Amino acid sequence: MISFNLRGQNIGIDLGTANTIVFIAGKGIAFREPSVVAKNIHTGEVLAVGEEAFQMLGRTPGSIVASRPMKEGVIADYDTTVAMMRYFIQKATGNAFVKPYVMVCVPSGVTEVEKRAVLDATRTAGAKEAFIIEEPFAAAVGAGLPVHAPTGNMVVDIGGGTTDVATISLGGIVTSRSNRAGGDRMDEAIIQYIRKKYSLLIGERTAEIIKKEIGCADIEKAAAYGSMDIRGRDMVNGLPKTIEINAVDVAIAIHDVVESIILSVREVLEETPPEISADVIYHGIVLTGGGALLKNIAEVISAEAEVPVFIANDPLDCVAIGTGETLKNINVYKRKSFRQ
Ligand SMILES: Nc1ncnc2c1ncn2[C@@H]1O[C@H](COP(=O)(O)OP(=O)(O)OP(=O)(O)O)[C@@H](O)[C@H]1O
Repeated sequence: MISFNLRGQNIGIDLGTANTIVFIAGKGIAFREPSVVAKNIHTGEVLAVGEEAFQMLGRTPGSIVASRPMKEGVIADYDTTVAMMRYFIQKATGNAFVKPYVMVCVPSGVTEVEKRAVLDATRTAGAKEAFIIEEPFAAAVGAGLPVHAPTGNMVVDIGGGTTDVATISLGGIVTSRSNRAGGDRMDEAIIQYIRKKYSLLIGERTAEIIKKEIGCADIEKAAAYGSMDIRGRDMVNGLPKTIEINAVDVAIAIHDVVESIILSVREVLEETPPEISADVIYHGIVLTGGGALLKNIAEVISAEAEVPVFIANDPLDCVAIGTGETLKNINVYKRKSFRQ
């Protein structure tokens, strides 16, 4: 069985708050699906996982609940996470009886208890053995940074649940911060802002669409991104209503979250040994994760940190690609430090 695993049934899972990406060794990214599970609230039966469950978010009848079992990068609902991982592992192996070795990413700041929960959930979901890699390290590998070289690299991975900031050198993380300010906090901020300013209730999915379409990290530059029509429920009369929202409003709404991300970058830079800081000033910071696609985020971080900032190619895939690269050395991890 082990030799079978070594020939290609090693799986890397970027278990994200918003999306899960599954990487199969030797094949590459196999699929990506939203990290959502729909359950019958009376029986606990899992009705749908991934894309199918995502379509149900905010639209379920009383007997069904569609929810995200991961919050802020860690497991918020253990049993539902196990159900979700079982679905992903079986989809990857194509067979409920094959037990693969699984490498899973966690944010850099998680506690031992949170790590243990991820490992236990992965084994319970069908892994022969589970290993953990820290997200910013995987992101840096996936972004193509020379993580094993004796030179400082800095990566800022802005995900749904967390923003992970780290400097890396000689194959290890030197300084890091995991901030629970990411894309989800921006969505929540947009919901609150629109509720207060326009007395309109909108759902999480609408908020995310607004952020992706006209969200901008810089209030001064936001006017260039125009406006869009959004639909929600009028809080005054309870009826459906359409309003136009402009990009300046959205930039104001998410401003505090952007500031919090910048603060984490500054804190990590302040703690970084001078030789590595010098490398970062020279090579710049690389942004990964879906939040790297927020308009003007690279410019804003660059202006505040006084360091060049670049967006990785395929920022949404970096963590999964980096995890996949790590799978090539899974035999080393089986013997060494990443095994928990
Ligand atoms: N064009 C865009 N502009 C702004 N945000 C975006 C864009 N595209 C995706 N996002 C946001 O990126 C986040 C998802 O990124 P990613 O898939 O890297 O996170 P994750 O791995 O699920 O989360 P985490 O790493 O925190 O567990 C979501 O909040 C999503 O709304």
